[in-house]
Amino acid sequence: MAAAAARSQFVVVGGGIAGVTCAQKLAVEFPAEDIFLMTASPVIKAITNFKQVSKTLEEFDIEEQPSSLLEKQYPNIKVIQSEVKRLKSEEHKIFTEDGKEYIYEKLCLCAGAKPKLIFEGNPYVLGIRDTDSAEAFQKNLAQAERIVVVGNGGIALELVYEIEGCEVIWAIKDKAIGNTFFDAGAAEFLIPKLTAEKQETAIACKRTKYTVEGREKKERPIAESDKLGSALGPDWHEGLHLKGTKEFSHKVHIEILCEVKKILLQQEFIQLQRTSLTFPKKEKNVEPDEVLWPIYVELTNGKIYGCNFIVSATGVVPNVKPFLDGNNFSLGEDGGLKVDKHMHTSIPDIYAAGDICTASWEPSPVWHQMRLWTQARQMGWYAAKCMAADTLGESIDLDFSFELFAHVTKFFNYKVVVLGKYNAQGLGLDHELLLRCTKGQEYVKVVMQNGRMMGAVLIGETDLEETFENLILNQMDLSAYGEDLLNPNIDIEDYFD
Ligand SMILES: Cc1cc2nc3c(=O)[nH]c(=O)nc-3n(C[C@H](O)[C@H](O)[C@H](O)COP(=O)(O)OP(=O)(O)OC[C@H]3O[C@@H](n4cnc5c(N)ncnc54)[C@H](O)[C@@H]3O)c2cc1C
Ligand SMILES: NC(=O)C1=CN([C@@H]2O[C@H](COP(=O)(O)OP(=O)(O)OC[C@H]3O[C@@H](n4cnc5c(N)ncnc54)[C@H](OP(=O)(O)O)[C@@H]3O)[C@@H](O)[C@H]2O)C=CC1
Repeated sequence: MAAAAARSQFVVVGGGIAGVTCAQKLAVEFPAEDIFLMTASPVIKAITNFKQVSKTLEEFDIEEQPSSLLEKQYPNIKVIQSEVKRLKSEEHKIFTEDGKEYIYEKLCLCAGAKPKLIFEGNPYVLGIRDTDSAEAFQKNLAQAERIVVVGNGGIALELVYEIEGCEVIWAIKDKAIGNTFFDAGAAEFLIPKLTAEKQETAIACKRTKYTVEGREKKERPIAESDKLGSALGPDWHEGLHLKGTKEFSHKVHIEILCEVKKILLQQEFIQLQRTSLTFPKKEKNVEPDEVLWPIYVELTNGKIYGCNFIVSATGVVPNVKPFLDGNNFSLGEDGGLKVDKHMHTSIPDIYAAGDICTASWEPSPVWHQMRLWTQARQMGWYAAKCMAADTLGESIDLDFSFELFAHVTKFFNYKVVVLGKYNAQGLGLDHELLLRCTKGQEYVKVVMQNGRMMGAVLIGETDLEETFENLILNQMDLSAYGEDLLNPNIDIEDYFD
């Protein structure tokens, strides 16, 4: 006879930041209930040293921990380490890889996302998502002389700066680097850092910090390589030695306005060279190759580069397949589970948070979703609050953290703060930009619309984030200040605080 299904009022799927935060909050709200946290990975991600540094900017450390530690800290959380294979939402049932069944009253799906790889399945194309894929990347890099990085977002920006001793061909679709965070002006400000020798000391910066519990002690449980691990986060590369076989620091060549058309094996490349009369010419500033490479990348601009392997840093796709197949979830354009302003999916009693979901409520004019560590935490926490409110029949307002988009991070060893509609996203042509830039030191851009501040990019130690956060939140009419808003001789902080 099959074992009876275990029951819990609250089940959370996913041991990343969204799932763990959700389970923790539920455990505190309902101390008499068992909270089931199901995860495919043997380790969970936990936030430590959380600090609210301003109204919307937050600072915390991340630790990869054994699940036993979470159960010790929260005795009513039961971690079930088994991949969820199937959901039968009409029966409120979950089926795990180890053959067990679980019945939930309320379920929160926090299964994250996975890299959206170009040429998926090609063994020379690597993605970076979790600790295991990062370690696999490091191992390959240690043998490499040249790699091609494709993509222009967060991971690519971090990689091209961090990699040493290996030539990098960076292929981007856009005209300027870092399209997900910057405009061409900010990109121009950052570029010299790619050609300079790398500074040894990292700047102190208010940002989240990623640590792996026990990495130094070599105690971290090793996830099986086909298991779905949690996403890495800030400073993920700190513990890794990202070095190729050469002795130089940076050697980055950027190919703009192109994508990868084809990947050729060495044999295919040789064949192409023999047969093609119109064989594409090499880029002038790339050394003629004396060696044969394991793989060749043909770009849409006609150039071909040989390399050891390719990193596809081309975004993520929410983890909804295959375990949610057969349920009729409404999906967003990006493939995420659509959630309303109470983190409900389209199926009763099922909530979602973090990278797996697509925020589908009418957002504040200065907030948008981005798949980031901070939003995973905020959504996990708020989803638990919504589950609690629904259970207790209470009403709940959208959390304040969704009032303003705020992200603090570090690129090219600069502190970077992005606020609101920092790239004038969705503002059309009806906006103006104010700029202040001191080469090598700071880059400040604000986005104004009808005299109101709608967004800002702050690179360097500007100390302007709290003031600008307030100005965006209170939508004060700043028309009278004109360009003086960024006048370095005016102490703007005293003015507006
Ligand atoms: C290299 C890298 C660098 C990054 N850097 C930053 C940064 O500097 N700042 C920032 O804000 N964000 C950064 N991010 C993004 C950030 O890491 C993610 O947005 C965030 O971690 C998402 O959290 P999550 O809990 O939604 O998903 P995840 O962390 O992906 O967790 C998903 C969890 O679900 C589990 N799971 C998946 N499928 C199943 C299943 N079928 N059954 C059971 N369990 C399942 C997984 O094992 C995992 O535990 C980075 C991401 C990467 C990859
Ligand atoms: N410091 C931080 O805050 C960091 C955050 N992250 C987060 O981790 C997640 C994964 O990072 P990442 O993979 O860099 O994803 P991102 O979404 O940040 O960037 C993906 C990039 O790849 C481009 N792209 C998409 N498809 C193709 C294609 N077929 N060919 C060429 N380029 C393509 C995108 O262009 P387009 O936008 O035009 O589609 C975009 O420039 C993201 O959510 C990111 O925000 C990661 C690292 C650091």
